[in-house]
Amino acid sequence: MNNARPIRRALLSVSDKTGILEFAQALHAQGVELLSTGGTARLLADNGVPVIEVSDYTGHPEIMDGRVKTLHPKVHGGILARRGIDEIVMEQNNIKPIDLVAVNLYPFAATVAAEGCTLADAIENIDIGGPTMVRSTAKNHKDTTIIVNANDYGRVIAEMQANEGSTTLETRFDLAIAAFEHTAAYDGMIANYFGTKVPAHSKDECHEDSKFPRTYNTQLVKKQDLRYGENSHQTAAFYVDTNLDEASVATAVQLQGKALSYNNIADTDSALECVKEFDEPACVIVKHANPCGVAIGENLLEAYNRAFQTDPTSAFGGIIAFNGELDAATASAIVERQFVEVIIAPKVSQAARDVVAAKANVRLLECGQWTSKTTSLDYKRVNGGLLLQDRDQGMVGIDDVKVVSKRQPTASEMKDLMFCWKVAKFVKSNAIVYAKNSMTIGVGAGQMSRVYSAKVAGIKAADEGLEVQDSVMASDAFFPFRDGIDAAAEAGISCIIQPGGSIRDEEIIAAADEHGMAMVFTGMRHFRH
Ligand SMILES: NC(=O)c1ncn([C@@H]2O[C@H](COP(=O)(O)O)[C@@H](O)[C@H]2O)c1NC=O
Repeated sequence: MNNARPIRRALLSVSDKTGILEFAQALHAQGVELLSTGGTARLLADNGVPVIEVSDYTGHPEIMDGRVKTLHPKVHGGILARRGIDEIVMEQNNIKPIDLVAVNLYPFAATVAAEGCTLADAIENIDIGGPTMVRSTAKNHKDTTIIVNANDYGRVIAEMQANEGSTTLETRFDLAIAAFEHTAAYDGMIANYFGTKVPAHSKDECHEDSKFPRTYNTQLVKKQDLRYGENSHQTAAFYVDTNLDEASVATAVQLQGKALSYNNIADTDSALECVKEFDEPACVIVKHANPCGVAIGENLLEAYNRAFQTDPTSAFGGIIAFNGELDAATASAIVERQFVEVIIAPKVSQAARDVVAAKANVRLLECGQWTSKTTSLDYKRVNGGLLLQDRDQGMVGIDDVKVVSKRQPTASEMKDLMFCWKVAKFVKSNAIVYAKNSMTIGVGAGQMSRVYSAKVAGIKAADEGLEVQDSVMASDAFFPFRDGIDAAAEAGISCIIQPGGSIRDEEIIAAADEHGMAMVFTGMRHFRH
């Protein structure tokens, strides 16, 4: 192995001391000389591991409360020296080669996330010497080994044990990539923090100016390469935010089936986020990012059977999401009845897995139970830019809505209105949804005028033989004209839920009253583009 590099001297300097003692002991057992900064050195020495303090090695004390500890030519020369080229310079400057560096940085993220963090606290938690060593070592990975993650201690020790105390170039290169990713994320966090602030000149503080920083720095990690993008002539990959652990398509585990495609992932996200809105057993079937059938049932099987009934034509090749454990009966109903691309549920029983296994291509995903809603931002790509906004986590409850019509909705109509409203939130604008008995009757999505979305919902219901009479209707935004209300009445709609807020609201309420309809205002719009 001519690319193997023996580890004879290591520098350990870590804020998070998890596993460092065991790592140091293992290095020592392999005859490695250890250098270390104040706190880390103390921990090792207290536990009987021979260690040289960096300040003793450099002949320079740590100064300015640790602001300067390792920023010294004897440290960086020892790391950056090109083996086989810089030996004379090293000798002239009394520099010893440092072959391995293990560093983790001051906890900037945890510091700024803590209640009451001041600008001064944040500044003191910007690590300078650590990232400098990380970058030096990663740059010189041809000869040196960098570790920024305690999970890699064991791997390096194992490799040294197997290779007479050396690491391989493959490992050093891989660790160097991890190191540059780590410093990029760290500096990104710092830039985001400062990029949202303006200084207060009167005191050592600053104020939040905007939650959106001057530059938006984020790190997404590649989860998988995809066979192609939205279309087969586009290449694609799936990147995920590893800081979020909320159950999502990003965290889901694929239990079986063909590899997920770009469109599968996008549609699964739509289906899963929609089904999360419901507390009772629910099923959402999505085609091309729109729900084509949503229903609640006594159990998931009933929910699926009813959701399928909305639009069996569109459900063919759909993506199906559940909000409870997928059982064998529901899984059988799906695979026996229809071609399905993806099934996702928080949990999948073994019996359900066995059922789906008969259809080897079906992608079966388990995402875990969600507890809270994510606070992550929502992105939308445009050519040359990115739109950022808060995720639409708004949802009104029965107590938040206002009945504006003369007629009050009955209790069961109100239940349907709330159900229908939740579905409308996940239908592309202009969104019109018809529903009855907690089941969608017709979905009109993505039309350029609201009245046409209503027409589409009616056509779909008629084509699938569903009775619109006495259904409720949800509209994701207000009605600009009364024609939408008149058309709904004509179709047999008994109640409407919509945000309200049009300059013609009075006219629209009067139209509802004329038709004897109940109308409810939510005061909240749910455009989805
Ligand atoms: N200033 C320096 O020269 C310096 N060198 C290393 N550090 C950091 O000091 C920490 C370890 O300190 P200690 O071993 O004293 O607990 C590590 O997070 C390391 O990244 C430094 N601290 C901050 O920049």
